[in-house]
Amino acid sequence: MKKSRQRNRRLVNTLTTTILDVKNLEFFYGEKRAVNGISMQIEKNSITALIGPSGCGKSTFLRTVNRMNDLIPGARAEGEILYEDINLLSDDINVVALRKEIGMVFQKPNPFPKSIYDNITHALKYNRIRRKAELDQIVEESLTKAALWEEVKDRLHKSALSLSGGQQQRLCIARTIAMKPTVMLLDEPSSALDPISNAKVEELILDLKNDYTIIIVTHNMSQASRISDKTAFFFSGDLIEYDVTEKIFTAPSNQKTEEYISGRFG
Ligand SMILES: Nc1ncnc2c1ncn2[C@@H]1O[C@H](COP(=O)(O)OP(=O)(O)OP(=O)(O)O)[C@@H](O)[C@H]1O
Repeated sequence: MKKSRQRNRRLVNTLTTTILDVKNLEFFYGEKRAVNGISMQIEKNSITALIGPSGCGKSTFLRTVNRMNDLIPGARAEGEILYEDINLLSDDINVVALRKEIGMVFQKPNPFPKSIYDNITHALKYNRIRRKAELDQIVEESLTKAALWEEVKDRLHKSALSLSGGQQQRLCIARTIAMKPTVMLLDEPSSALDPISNAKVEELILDLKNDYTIIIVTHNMSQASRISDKTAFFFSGDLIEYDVTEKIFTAPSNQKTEEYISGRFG
């Protein structure tokens, strides 16, 4: 009896948990439908790569998850994105709270023209965290998790704009981490970086998986295959194939996927 309970516990621990359950998601810019009824489940503490040719709806999908598209006039989403049984597309969602929980990092590093320290603490102060000791601790923790602390600890009050592109992008990741998100949405986070900075950001993303769920849009096939657990191939607003990354890159089920990953279009 005791043994079977132990075995069960081990089984439960190895099973994955869905953190985001996307059901029949459609997204429209006015009359134009950019996402055509996508359903997929995102697993907790995993890295999911979204791949596909330009204009296929990857960024639209990503930005719908934390409602970044809300600001676009005439844009609307249909379907459901369930996060702990709450539909993130509901009208009554507090989008500010949502974006704290589901943070986003963009293609081009976009630090505020402020000090490194202030970049991290800016949003925290809005969230009523004002005690210096607490702010100091969060700054150190976030920069450490973003693998930047050692490089900047002696210049925290210097402008963030004095950092290299790769450092700026890790600062933007640290800024997101400081909000204690559960999910991080990364939209081509290393495509604007030189190869060394790119490698550092990739290494960081792999590390972050222990604490966060990551969804990353990438045009870089080798990056997707190196870092992601699952890969979703989008084409013309459709989700063509979604599977374990190794399967997508070695034995895809769909011919379009095969043609895309082997570079025959896109
Ligand atoms: N603000 C917008 N207004 C109108 N149409 C848009 C807007 N943003 C995107 N689109 C359209 O929606 C479709 C999907 O675009 P999206 O940016 O999601 O594609 P993507 O796969 O991320 O492309 P890329 O890889 O080039 O970034 C495209 O046809 C695009 O032109």
